Amino acid sequence: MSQPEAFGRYRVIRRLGSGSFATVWLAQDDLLKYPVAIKVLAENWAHQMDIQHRFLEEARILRQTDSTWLVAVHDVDVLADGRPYMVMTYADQGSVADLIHRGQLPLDEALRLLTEIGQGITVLHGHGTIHRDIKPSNVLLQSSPVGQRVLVADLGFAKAIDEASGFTAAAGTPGYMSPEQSIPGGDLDVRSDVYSLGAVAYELITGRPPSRPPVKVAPGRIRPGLPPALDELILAALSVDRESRPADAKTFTDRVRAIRMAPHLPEAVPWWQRYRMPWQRAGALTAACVLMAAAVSASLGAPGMSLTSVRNATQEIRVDVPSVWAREFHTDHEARESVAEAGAAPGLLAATDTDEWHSTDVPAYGVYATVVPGAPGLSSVADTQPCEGQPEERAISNDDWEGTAWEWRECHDNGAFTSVAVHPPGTPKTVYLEIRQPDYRPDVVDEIIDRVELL
Ligand SMILES: Nc1ncnc2c1ncn2[C@@H]1O[C@H](COP(=O)(O)OP(=O)(O)OP(=O)(O)O)[C@@H](O)[C@H]1O
Repeated sequence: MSQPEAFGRYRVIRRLGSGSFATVWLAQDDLLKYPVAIKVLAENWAHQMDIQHRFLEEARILRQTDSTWLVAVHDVDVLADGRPYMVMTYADQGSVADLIHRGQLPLDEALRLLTEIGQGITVLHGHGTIHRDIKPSNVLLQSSPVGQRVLVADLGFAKAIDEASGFTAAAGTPGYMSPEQSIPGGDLDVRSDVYSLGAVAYELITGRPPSRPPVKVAPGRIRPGLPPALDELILAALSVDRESRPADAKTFTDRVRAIRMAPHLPEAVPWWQRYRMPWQRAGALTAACVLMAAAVSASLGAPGMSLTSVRNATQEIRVDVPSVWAREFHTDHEARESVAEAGAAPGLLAATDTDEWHSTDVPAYGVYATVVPGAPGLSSVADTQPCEGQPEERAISNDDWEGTAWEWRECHDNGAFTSVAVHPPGTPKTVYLEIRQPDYRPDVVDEIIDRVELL
């Protein structure tokens, strides 16, 4: 196929590859000075209405879900010859399939990728869509100035959950698709994707896809020393009987996350690095316009643990957050209800998962900071009830701050939660902080408090 010069305002650079229905090109948006990937429906399919409909449906789902974990579609258009095309985020680091072919992944890295893929599929399920073709080559990788992120792609077979319960044509990729997907007319639900997640998990961990169902060889037999819970989870996801699989992508992903966070993960990296996000999301980059975020070299809690300094102009506060947790930023995150009632303005949040920050049922690690004007009683500012049980109360007193910390060493099995209310001696301004960490480390809490600055 000859290389076109441009699609609309996008100047074509080179062909990235072709699939069964489309060719994907790398192009440059000269206006925004940014590379994009452009997927153009193949000529022989362009006039088939059902294929054209499916192509546009893929673009619509990706546009509507607009998720960090899924390839984003920025635009669609139609060429003069009737071929539709979609303009997507360019994934410049190949696919998870390429990564697997390069050699065995460290277990923690495999579980990180799996968690992120699971989060992408969870978004799709929340949107009412079944992917139906999850496999390593459909999970792309994009670099950012600070690392790499997963983008679930290729929704060419995706189907609305409502429609999938009726007659469904056989579709998917052998080795990754669930047994029910290979039966024409089989009715599908989100558990078909759970099967494929199990197959991707198997390959990420062992380097090879599972056998045809029923899968009998546990990943731990190929890669000895895996946590038994991981073997159990993957074999459960690959069950022929879908009743035995985790109920949906979220259930599967939560279990992967719990395994990854368990204290004795083989080949474990230090506790604070286990949550290392080797990239920061696009959101973090956007937020950089509003926040001054800079890496600070410091040995906090553990040698080599670096900090990211975040500053919120409106809140007039600066906080240093372990870089491993400073994955997403918000400058105006609503305070917890009881804290807002005490007069706290929306605050600064830098965490692994900002959406789930207020839910202590979900693991999220990072720091929340806000300011309460005046000098209200400290216990009325702090949230002293986010977790079950009585917190340990301890006084904070140093040259810059005095106040109290309320600490739960284990909050709903999701790590430690610390609620802090402090003020600079003699100043009628209270700083309220929440610090969530995977393990209880009072030294890390103290360092974070020490480094807070009112600007
Ligand atoms: N957003 C993107 N950024 C970079 N490369 C991409 C992007 N989307 C697709 N590609 C690459 O383009 C090629 C074709 O992708 P496409 O989705 O059309 O088909 P496929 O997944 O390879 O095959 P099939 O659709 O038959 O399963 C693949 O090599 C894919 O990795």
